[in-house]
Amino acid sequence: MKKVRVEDAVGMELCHDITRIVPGQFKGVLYPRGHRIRNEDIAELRKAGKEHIFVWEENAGEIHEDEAAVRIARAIMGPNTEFEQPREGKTMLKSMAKGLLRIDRSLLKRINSMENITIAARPDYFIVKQGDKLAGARIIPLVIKEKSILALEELCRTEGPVFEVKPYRQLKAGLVITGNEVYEGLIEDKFGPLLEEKLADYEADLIGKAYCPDDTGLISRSIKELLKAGADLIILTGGMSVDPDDLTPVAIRDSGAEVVTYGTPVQPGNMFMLAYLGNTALAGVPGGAIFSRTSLLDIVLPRIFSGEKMTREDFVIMGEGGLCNGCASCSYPNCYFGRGR
Ligand SMILES: Nc1nc2c(c(=O)[nH]1)N[C@H]1C(S)=C(S)[C@@H](COP(=O)(O)OP(=O)(O)OC[C@H]3O[C@@H](n4cnc5c(N)ncnc54)[C@H](O)[C@@H]3O)O[C@H]1N2
Ligand code: MOO
Repeated sequence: MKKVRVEDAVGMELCHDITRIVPGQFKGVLYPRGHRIRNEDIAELRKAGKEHIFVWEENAGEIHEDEAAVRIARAIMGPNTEFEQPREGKTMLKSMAKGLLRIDRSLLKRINSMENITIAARPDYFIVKQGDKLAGARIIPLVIKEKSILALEELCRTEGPVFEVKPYRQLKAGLVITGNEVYEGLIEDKFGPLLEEKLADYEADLIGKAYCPDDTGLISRSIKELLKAGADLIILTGGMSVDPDDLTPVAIRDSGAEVVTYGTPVQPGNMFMLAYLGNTALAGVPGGAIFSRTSLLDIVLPRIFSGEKMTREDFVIMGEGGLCNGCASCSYPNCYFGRGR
């Protein structure tokens, strides 16, 4: 690498993208890598704070930031991810599907511990759409020893990838809305429409919706019917807390399902129950979910639809970040809710 004053650099080629930042207005490439400097560029470069530029000189065993960023992206990317060509030395990994981002967090930590290599990512379990950013990879200097990149590539070959998007599967879902007050028409059902809207977002196949009074036998019968119809997911609402008429957890247990958790360190969602009967997930959703736009259900549904089998540990670690802030304008998943680890 040779350092040359900008005034003396006319006719020479830039060996990296030059960035201009105007606060509140612009951040991007002023001149791209490969641009041949003209007389009229000198003033612009000076305005961007550049007194000198680097002119590329090949050094054995070193590689350029753009090439390094591409090689890092190739090494860390897994199923349903792609990357964009580098800009300003950075490659951006993007999602090719709607689904759940999964990260090998210990591998990411090991890579970020390597000198001069950085990967900034969205958090594990982040809900993404096709085209969403997942992670930006870049080296810190303009060049890096190729052996560092070779070490990273070897690590990912044996233990990678770091990033994967698990697309939502099309599941058969059934609803069991419990509560005498709803069954007898004393109040209008608010759970059914809310859940139908949420399930539509996952393109679920809604195979049945039953209304049940507070009667364990009738709730159990509805569960059996939905199982017989091939439900992958059964959502039961209401009757999840401490009143004598709260019978939904009993009916879920009576079905023979294995309970993963009853009670979670998440609010709203404290009285939530998750159980599995074979591969069918049974979710008991407490009344709080009809009041709050976002609740534990919005953390659990993406995991179920992406094929994750949840464990008690998954819920136990949700306590930190488990208290929804109840913002007037909800920006979930762009917040801390559900990020416990
Ligand atoms: N003393 C305690 N009180 C409460 C506890 C507790 O642990 N100790 N837990 C609280 C939590 S957390 C929740 S959430 C709520 C509700 O739990 P449930 O699932 O048992 O809800 P219900 O009692 O069945 O109903 C509560 C409320 O919501 C209305 N509701 C229910 N389903 C529907 C529906 N489909 N459409 C419209 N409205 C519905 C119901 O009529 C009640 O007004 O308990 C806390 N309290
Ligand atoms: O189970 Mo409740 O949903 O925490 O409000």
